[in-house]
Order: sequence, then structure tokens, then C-alpha cells
Amino acid sequence: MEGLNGNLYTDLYQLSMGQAYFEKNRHENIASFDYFFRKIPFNGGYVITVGLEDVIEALENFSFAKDEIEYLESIGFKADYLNYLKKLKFTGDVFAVPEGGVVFPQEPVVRVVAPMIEAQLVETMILNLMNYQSLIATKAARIRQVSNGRPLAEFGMRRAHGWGAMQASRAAVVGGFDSTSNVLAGKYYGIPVTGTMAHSYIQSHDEELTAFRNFAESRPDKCVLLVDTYDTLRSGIPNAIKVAKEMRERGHELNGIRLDSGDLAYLSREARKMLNENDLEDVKIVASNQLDEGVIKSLQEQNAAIDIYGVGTNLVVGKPDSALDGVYKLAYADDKPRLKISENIKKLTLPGMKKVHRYINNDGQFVADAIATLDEGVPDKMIHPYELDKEMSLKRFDQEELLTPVMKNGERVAEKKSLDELKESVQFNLSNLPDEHKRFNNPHIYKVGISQNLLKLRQDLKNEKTSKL
Ligand SMILES: Nc1ncnc2c1ncn2[C@@H]1O[C@H](COP(=O)(O)OP(=O)(O)OP(=O)(O)O)[C@@H](O)[C@H]1O
Ligand SMILES: O=P(O)(O)OC[C@H]1O[C@H](OP(=O)(O)OP(=O)(O)O)[C@H](O)[C@@H]1O
Ligand SMILES: O=C(O)c1cccnc1
Repeated sequence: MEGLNGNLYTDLYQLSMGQAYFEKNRHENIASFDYFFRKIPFNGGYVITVGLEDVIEALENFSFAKDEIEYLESIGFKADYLNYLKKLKFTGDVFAVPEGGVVFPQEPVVRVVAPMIEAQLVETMILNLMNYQSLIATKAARIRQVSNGRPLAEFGMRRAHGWGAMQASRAAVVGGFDSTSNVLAGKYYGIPVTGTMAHSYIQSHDEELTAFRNFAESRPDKCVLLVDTYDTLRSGIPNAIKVAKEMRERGHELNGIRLDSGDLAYLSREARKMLNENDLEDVKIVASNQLDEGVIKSLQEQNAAIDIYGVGTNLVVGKPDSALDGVYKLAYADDKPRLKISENIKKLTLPGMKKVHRYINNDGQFVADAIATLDEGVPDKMIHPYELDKEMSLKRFDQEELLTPVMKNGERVAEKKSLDELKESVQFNLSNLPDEHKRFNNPHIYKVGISQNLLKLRQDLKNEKTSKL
């Protein structure tokens, strides 16, 4: 979001480490960090990456204002360090999978190469921006996968986690939603805004019919009537039909009705029948009520007559997974690759500056991704990152590099894409991901491996570190 920058939008420890680097004059030595995640949410087979646009904007605006420096002084940071921070800008290079990419565990999604202090100070902000938005875009893409082309409206603002509602609306659209009820997101991001009416409006009238009439009179071209306040089949739909006929006499057409409780498959089929019997075939049926990809899939399988799905809570809180576990790990500093050792082999980091190659078969389908050291060629074989006896030959495939330059010397070099373009690229990328990785039950794990060079580097560094223990 505009106005957001990385200065104080960080954890205290980043600033503390910054001061310590500064005092040993190591702060301008080049470092490289990787942003990646370890586990795909929703028991799914892929993650859609979103948040990079905010990251670029924040890095471009990275500089400490006078009042921020004063605040840091008040919490004990030293004068020399603060003088340095006053002039600090982000001057580094960023390589990343463009927004809307389909990505998998362990592989770098963003690589930041910058003077140590800059790369360190922006960690928290990058994690904050990438993790939430990628989680929501992934959920949105899953919902889109099962909705059979039906329009999807995002209704989550009221249950989103605070201002995260703004990012949720954008991420939902990139992931495949068509509109939002969030008016500020509509204005800010240019997302189409859509909406119906609430129960309160109907309750506030003595008669449901009067409520419908007044609402229809007020915005006749955008009228969707909520039909479940009292009795959907006996009151809501008959009253909506009455109002639709009255509107027609005045030269308007009722846009739709909304179902928000009960058996949505049964009620939608009944509603469709009743509307059609009254020559109202074009009146759309909107459904809402704790929808998610599981419920929508089931509704589609039950031949529900739902034209538009409105999805709120489950989307914007990423239910049942409340976070994407993305991390930002140091891979290189002071001219050396760096490793974090762990008892758990899965948490051994991948040292050094790295690139990612995506291998593609003759049908344009994604086959596997290989993480390699920056200074090697295109690997023709990869090894499982932890089960080292598992290898895969990559000779037969075309490949492309996943991490592309997005910032050079602190300035944006990647073109800014429109939301429509991003939404299209998600669908394009997903169309190139084989179905077995997209199914909801036990999706096949997409293969991500490491090159022989990277494996050797990791093993050498590990041996070097453990021999000193
Ligand atoms: N035909 C259906 N198949 C599968 N799930 C459905 C179907 N119809 C509705 N649902 C989902 O089942 C859940 C129903 O929740 P619940 O039992 O609380 O009913 P409700 O209609 O909201 O009740 P209330 O009358 O309290 O509003 C919601 O998540 C809804 O989306
Ligand atoms: O179920 P969700 O996916 O989160 O979708 C949004 C929900 O928010 C509204 O309910 P709420 O009870 O807040 O207000 P209302 O009186 O307008 O129904 C709306 O009617 C939906 O049920
Ligand atoms: O417009 C709607 O129907 C709407 C908006 C927000 C939340 N629930 C429903």
C-alpha cells in the first residue's frame, strides 16, 4: 500500500543487529537473503506468490523520516548509527518470481542482494507482505478452481484481520476473484466493486416486501435482494418476484437474489424454478454463507443453480491455515556462502547465491524445479534436497529461470503489471501445472531438487561447521 515503507515496519531485533553491524563496520558488506516457504497450506499442491508489488514499493520508499529517527533515539539507539540511518536508502538488487507465479516449498521466491544492513532491516516487512498475500491468493485460486467459471465476489472485509482486508481484496483478485465488496480496495486498486444488501435493512422495515420495493427504487440497475430473512421459499423469493415484475413495468430488470442460509443447493434450484416460471430467467442467484473451496465444490457437484458465489471469512483468514510459513534466510555474507545448521535436515538452509530453473515438457507442462548455485550452468540432473539417494535426470526438458531481476541498485526494473494481467498469469501458470498437483485430495508433490554443485557446497559447509564443534 502506498505510504508504507520498511523503516519502522520491522522487528526491533533487525535494528539492533543493524547497529551491531554498523559498529563493526560490516554493515555495507554485501549479503544475500532468500525468501522461501516450507509447507504448502490447505494440504494443497501449489502456492500462488503475491506481495512483490508491495515489496518493491516499500523498498523504493525506504528511508527514515526525522520523527522515526527521534523515536529510535528515544528507545536507545546510538547517535552515530542514527546519523547513518538518516541517509540510508535501499540500494540493493532484488530477483524474484513475478507476482502470480506458481511456486513450491524450499525454492527461493525472492532473493535480496544488498549491503548487509539494508538486506537485514527489510526482512520483517518482506515476510509480512509476502506471506499473507500469497496465502490468500492461493486460497482464492483454489476457490476459482472449483467454481466452474462462476463469478466470485470477495465479501471478507468485516472478518479480515484489520487492514489486511486491503491486501486480501487484491490478493483474492489476483488469485481469481472477480470483484470485492471492499469499496476502498475498489478505488485504490481499481477492482470492480459489487454488493447486495444486508438483513438489517429488511429487518428495519415492518414488511419484507416494502424493504425490497424501497431498495429497488433506490438503485434499480444494481438491485440484488436478500431473500432469506424470514422464509426463503414462502416469503423472500415470492416477494422478490413481485418486485422484479414491478421493476419491469418501470423499464428495469432485477439483477439478482441472494441466498445466505439453509441448503444452498436445494434452495437455489427451487429459486431458479420459481424465477423461471415467472419469466425471470436472467435474474442471477448469488449464494453466500461460510463458503470455501470444499463447500463450493460440493454445491457444484449437487448441480446447485448458483450463478455467483460471495466468499468472505474463509478466504480472507485463509482457513484452516492461518499463515504461510515463509522465511527469509541468510545465504551469503562477507564474500562467503553461509549455512544454518539444524538437527532437522529439512531445516538446513541452502547456502550461497542461487537461481531456480523450471523444467518444462513438450506440452508446456511444468515438470520439476531445480535450485542451483548462481555460477553454474543449467543442471541436467537434480537431487532431492533431503533424500539424497533420489535423483532425477533433467536432460529431456526445456527450462526457464524463475527468479528475474525486479530491482537493480535500489530501483525498479520490472514492469508493473495490471491486476487483470496478474490474474491471467495465475490462470496461465496453473494451466501449465499438471492436474495431479492441483487435486485437493493428496495432491502429488511437485519435485523441487538441488543441483550437485549446491549439494556439494552445502555438505562442505556443513562439514566445516561441524568439525569445529
Ligand atoms: N447443499 C449444501 N451442501 C454442502 N454445504 C452446504 C450446502 N448448503 C449450505 N452449505 C454450507 O453448510 C454450512 C451451513 O451452516 P449452518 O448449518 O450454520 O446453516 P445456516 O443455514 O447458516 O444456519 P442458520 O439458519 O443458523 O443461518 C455453511 O457453510 C454453508 O455454506
Ligand atoms: O460467510 P462469509 O463467507 O464470511 O460471507 C460474508 C457474510 O457476511 C455477511 O453476514 P453478516 O452476518 O455479517 O451480515 P448480514 O446481516 O448482512 O448477513 C453476509 O451475509 C455473509 O453471510
Ligand atoms: O454485498 C453483500 O452481499 C455482502 C457484503 C459483505 C459481506 N457480506 C455480503
